[in-house]
Formats: sequence, C-alpha cells, structure tokens
Amino acid sequence: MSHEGEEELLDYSDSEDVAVAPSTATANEELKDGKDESNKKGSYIGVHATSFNDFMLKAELLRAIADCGFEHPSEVQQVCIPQSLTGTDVLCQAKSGLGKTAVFVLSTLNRLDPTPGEVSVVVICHTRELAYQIRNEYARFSKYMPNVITEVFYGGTPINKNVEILKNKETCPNIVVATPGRLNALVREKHIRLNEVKTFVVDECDKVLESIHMRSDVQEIFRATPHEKQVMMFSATLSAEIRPVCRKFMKSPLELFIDDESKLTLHGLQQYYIKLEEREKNAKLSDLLDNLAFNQVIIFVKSTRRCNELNRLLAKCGFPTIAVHSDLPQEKRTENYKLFKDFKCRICVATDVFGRGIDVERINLAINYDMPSDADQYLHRVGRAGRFGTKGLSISFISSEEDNEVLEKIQSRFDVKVAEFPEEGVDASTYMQS
Ligand SMILES: Nc1ncnc2c1ncn2[C@@H]1O[C@H](COP(=O)(O)OP(=O)(O)OP(=O)(O)O)[C@@H](O)[C@H]1O
Repeated sequence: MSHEGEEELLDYSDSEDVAVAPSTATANEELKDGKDESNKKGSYIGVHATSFNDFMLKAELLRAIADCGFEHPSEVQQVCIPQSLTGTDVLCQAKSGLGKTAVFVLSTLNRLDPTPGEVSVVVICHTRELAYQIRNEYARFSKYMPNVITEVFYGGTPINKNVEILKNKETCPNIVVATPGRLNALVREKHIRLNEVKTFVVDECDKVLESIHMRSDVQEIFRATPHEKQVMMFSATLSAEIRPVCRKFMKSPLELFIDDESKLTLHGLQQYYIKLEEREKNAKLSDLLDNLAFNQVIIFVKSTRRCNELNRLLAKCGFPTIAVHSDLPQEKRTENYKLFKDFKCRICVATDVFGRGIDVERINLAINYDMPSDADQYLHRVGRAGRFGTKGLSISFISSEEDNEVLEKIQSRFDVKVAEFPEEGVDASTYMQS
C-alpha cells in the first residue's frame, strides 16, 4: 500500500478527542486490597457490584452467559460493556485473562440484527488460533441466537472454501473473525462485501498495528467498510507510541485504560527467574517438569527451530508434548491447539504464536525457556497462566546479559518483583487451584 494511501486513511479521524478515562481507582484499590479474595473462577474479587442482568442484554445472551457459568462481570466488563453497547468507539487496555473477549463478543451480539447474506461485524486478530478461539466464543454466546452466523477465515487453509461460504446467502456470516492477510485477500478479490459492517474490532491491537504488513492489511479492510461504524480495539498492553495509531481508526473513542502499566501484573501469578547457562537449560527444564506439580504448562522458545528441537528432546525424555509454531501445516497447528485446549496434552512448547490471547483454562505454569525480547511480550506470555483471577506460576530462564536487561525492564515497568526461584522449589498449594 502506498504511503499516500495510508495518510489518506489516517486523516479519517485525525481530530483528537479528549479521552474519557473512567474513574476506576476505587475498583483497582478494591482489587489490590481484597482480603477475602476468592480464587474460584468466575468470582473475581471486587466485581460483585454489578450483575450481567444490569447490562440489559438480550434474554438469549443472558441464558448463554449463565450456561457458561459466568457469575459476575469482571472489572473490564463492568466498565466496557455498557459503553460498547451504546455504539461508542472503544480503545481498551486491561490485564490478561480478565475477559476482554466477552466485552466485544457480548456487545456485538447484543447490537446485532442479523440480515442473511450481510456481514455486520468484523473482528481482526493476529494469529489463526486466536481467530479460531474467538469464533468459538461467538459460538458459545450465540447458541440461543440461531439466526446468527459466525465464520472464521485465516491463512493456511484453502481460500476457495471461504469463497463458497461467502457466495451462499444461507452460509454467509453476519460475524467474521479473521486474520488480516486472509481477510484482505477476500476483500481485494471482492469475495466479501463489507459495506454493511456496523462494528469493526481489532483484538491484540498493538500487535496487529505494530507490524507494518498487518497494519496495511487492516487499513485496506477498514477502507472497504462504511464510514459510519463502531470501532473497538483491545489489548493488555498499549504503549504510548501505539495509542495514536489506534486512535487514527476511531472517532471520539472512549479510552479505557483499566489498569495503568504498573498494575498490569496478575495478582494470582507468582513469578520467578532462574539464572543458568544456555547449556544447562534442558536439564533444568526436565528437572522442573519432573518436580513441579502443574495442570498444564506452556514453554516458550524464541524460534520455530528451537521449538521443534525442544519438543523432540522432551518426547525422547518421556514427556508427552506438543509443539505449536508458525511453520507447522495449518491443520496440524489447529489439531495441536485443540489437543492442548481440551486437556488431551499437558505440555506445550510454543513460539510467540501462542504468546498472546490464547486462553487455556488449565495452564497454571508458564516457562520462558528463552526470554522474550521485550517486557510487553513477557507480560502477555506469563498471562497464559493464572487466567481469570486463578493462580499460576511463571519461571523465566535468564542466560545472557540481554535476558537480564529484559528482566530489569519488566520489574521497573510493571512494578513487579520477579524473585529468584528458591532452591527448595515452591509449595504447590500456593499456585495450584484447591
Ligand atoms: N465474567 C466472567 N466470569 C467467569 N469467567 C469469565 C468471565 N469473563 C471471561 N471469563 C473467562 O476468563 C477467561 C479469560 O478471558 P479472555 O480470554 O477474554 O481474556 P483477555 O482479557 O482477552 O486476555 P488476554 O489479554 O490474555 O487475551 C476465559 O476463559 C473466559 O471464558
């Protein structure tokens, strides 16, 4: 895409609107100081003031919410759902694992009046597994809305199948969840019409917009949608640099920074590091897997090659593992995602493809076999453990000066103390759900 084209788009809503920052200090304090903290999923502390009934959602949605076992809206849901239901543009930053997905899934479903053959909602995210997961969230919440059709489109699968689905009025989705490249290919070839879109959502928006390729795809898709629409963007991390980029897509956005940076650390998550030599990593990992209690563990490495190698090595040592990285054929990727999500496998070795957004309820241990290269990515990765106020443990291997620098940045930026992993280990009852 030409630079000129980009500027054209960026002019779209350039007039800066004053952000309305909600006063969430009280709730935050309550969260921090909550004495009678219950770690039961669905009982996140400090959220009892409101119930889902207060949002005046459609009865079909309330029924589905009850079926999912959601008892109370989390803080981000309390603040964002009423706003997004009014059709306001929303830019939202809130901690990992506290239910940002349900904010846009519920509000778009509530506002949707499905017309056969018309796409009303577009949701864009950065990985195929996340797109698949979000589609499943739509399926869960729309189970009593038989007229609503949701589809997921992502690369690595035959595009003809997508085209067939879109051609047929009976199967054409009202809600499209997609990765940017595939959706843009469908737009460019005029296989999908987005001129009736009412809501445009970007999840993990900082990641999507920081990559120049994804960003230009998003811009092209955006231009195929009507001028008048709601735009919502979400992430756990939104740096000062990326915020203006997000705002370019929005009109008078309501900016909800639920947690300021220093509070982005998950309270139920214990974080440790282990200093060691590169060559000691395998023995240490094997030792941890042998001696630590965990339900499911995700082990992050920095490259697909290392992912394959570590996966092979662990299998050789008798650990049943799966690997997930971008070089796997898509079918295998989806298959492995499902195996892990369905608790058929307890150990997953992954690259950053799984570093954000992926929601696997039973992960309570995250290991950085290789440290990420920046503090934000660390926060996303370790946020795979301890979802929705549950407990968890993270351990990071520090084997170089660069790793050390990242560790220091994490501690200063997020105001968190990452302690050295104690020699005697950690008492399992402090990070396992009772
Ligand atoms: N009100 C609720 N009550 C109980 N569970 C909930 C509620 N809202 C969301 N959850 C569950 O919490 C988990 C985490 O939610 P979700 O994946 O939307 O988090 P997120 O904020 O998008 O995190 P990330 O930043 O890591 O992507 C999911 O399993 C979801 O089903």
